[in-house]
Amino acid sequence: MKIYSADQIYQAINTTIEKNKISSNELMEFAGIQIFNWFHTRMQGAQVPIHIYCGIGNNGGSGLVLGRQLLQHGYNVHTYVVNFSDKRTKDFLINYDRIKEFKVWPRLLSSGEEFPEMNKEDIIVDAIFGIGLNRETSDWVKNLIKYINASDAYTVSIDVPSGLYPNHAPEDKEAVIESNFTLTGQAPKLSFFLPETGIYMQQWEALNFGFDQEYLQSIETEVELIDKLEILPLYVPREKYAHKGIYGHSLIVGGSYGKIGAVTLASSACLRVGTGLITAYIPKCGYIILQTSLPEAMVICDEDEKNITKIQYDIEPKAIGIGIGLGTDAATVKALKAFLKTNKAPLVIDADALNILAVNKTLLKSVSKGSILTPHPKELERLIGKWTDDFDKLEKTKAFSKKYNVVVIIKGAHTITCYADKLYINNTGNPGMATAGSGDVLTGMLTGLISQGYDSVTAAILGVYLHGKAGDIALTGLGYQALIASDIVEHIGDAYLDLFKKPEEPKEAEAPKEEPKKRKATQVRRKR
Ligand SMILES: NC(=O)C1=CN([C@@H]2O[C@H](COP(=O)(O)OP(=O)(O)OC[C@H]3O[C@@H](n4cnc5c(N)ncnc54)[C@H](OP(=O)(O)O)[C@@H]3O)[C@@H](O)[C@H]2O)[C@H](O)CC1
Ligand SMILES: [K+]
Repeated sequence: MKIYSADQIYQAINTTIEKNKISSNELMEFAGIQIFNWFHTRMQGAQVPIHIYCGIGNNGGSGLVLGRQLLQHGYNVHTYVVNFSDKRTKDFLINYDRIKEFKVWPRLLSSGEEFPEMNKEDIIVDAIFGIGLNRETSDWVKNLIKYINASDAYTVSIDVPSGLYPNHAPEDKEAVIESNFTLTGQAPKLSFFLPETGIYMQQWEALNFGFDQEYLQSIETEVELIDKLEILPLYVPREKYAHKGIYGHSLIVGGSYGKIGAVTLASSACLRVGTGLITAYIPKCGYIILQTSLPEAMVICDEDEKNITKIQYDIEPKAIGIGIGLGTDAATVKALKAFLKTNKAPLVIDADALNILAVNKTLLKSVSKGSILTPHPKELERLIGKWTDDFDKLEKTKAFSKKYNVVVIIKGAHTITCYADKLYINNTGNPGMATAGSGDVLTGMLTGLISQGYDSVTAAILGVYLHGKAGDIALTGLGYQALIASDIVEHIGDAYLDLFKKPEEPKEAEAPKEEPKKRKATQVRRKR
């Protein structure tokens, strides 16, 4: 799914208006009706008080359309205009006049006003700011946002939780609406998936706001949300007359005394993801362990008992996973330096190999073409330096990826694969996977996918997806706390099989039973 920038959304709105010869208010009406339908399907006439907070722009305008539709269908609606600026957009004004036909005028809230009474059982609609927020809000608006959050009432945000910027983190972390459900226009926004901004929302759903589909499909977006639909075209099925040679020989280089398990996890994950052959390059102390725990893996040992001191082998690996459990012993650093100077095979560089690169940045130039780096945020900071916020982190990572021509996988709740100017946001995985060895498993899977012939960007997107999906399937019957890295390995096969499961038919929302009588404007009385 394409994730559009604010400018692209505005462009889509203008294109839709020009191309379909409609007014922006007709577009806003259409969007407002989609939002109304979402409520109506779920509320079916329930008289729960609904408090709609409308900004003075088009986010607010959409809120007023919703308010009028709800009033028309007999809902218990209170609308407020959050008067944070004396400007008014044209479409706001049109809908402000139209809702006044109901004699229930929106209450104007300005600084110093008493905030409306609300109960925790009420419903709040946040239509204060959408993607147009472009500067810090004044204190009284911040207080209103904090007041809304403190109400604990179920809060639905239109388009984005108010207080979130499209391209940087909020200055005041308290002054953002905590949204239970965000109804966003056409597609989710980048802020929904970043650690600093995704925390303000629980669920989101993209509604069709009527933007021109042809235009939306035609534009290249920098960011893409990756789910099963995007993965299916990337997966290459196996031919019938296959033999292990065509699925490549993977090499996993890592381990040190007491950390051999990392290599076992990576090697088994590499096999499970489908590599043809696998060799583990480890210090001598791991020989018996590996040969016993993973008979499918071949082993080459370093001459040293406890650490990797010289990386030398007589095989031709198609891909090499390096760094897991490696340690940063001086001899290991020396070995990695020498290895990088001569190696040509694509690498998956993880854990201590990343930390060694971070301390010896000149080595980055010798990283082979088509390599993937898999830092968690701390390791990333050692590589690219400090960032001001998650958006800046992505800018710096893109620059790093371009400078060294490497794929960078930023691990996190929504793992992001970055290559040059493209960002692929993963949508599988769960908090149970923040467990020892989960990264080792991913390294093994990425290595095994490159060995099978996937290019490094595809291997990264597919590997991250399968890793998360395996973790999601493993979760059933385990729960977050009990999930361990080996469970992820065991469910890699299920993640592949899940690719071909028919997605459950989305439950058709039942049409509301009795259509509450449409009341004429004059019938709705202003609440005493
Ligand atoms: N037909 C359509 O246009 C549709 C629009 N949709 C919804 O519209 C919003 C985007 O609307 P927009 O009016 O561009 O912006 P917002 O409503 O998000 O913000 C209101 C304006 O407020 C000003 N602003 C921004 N930050 C502040 C601040 N901190 N303090 C005061 N004022 C602020 C800014 O205008 P300026 O000229 O003052 O800069 C904003 O424009 C979108 O999110 C959708 O919800 C629908 O998609 C339907 C179709
Ligand atoms: K909003």
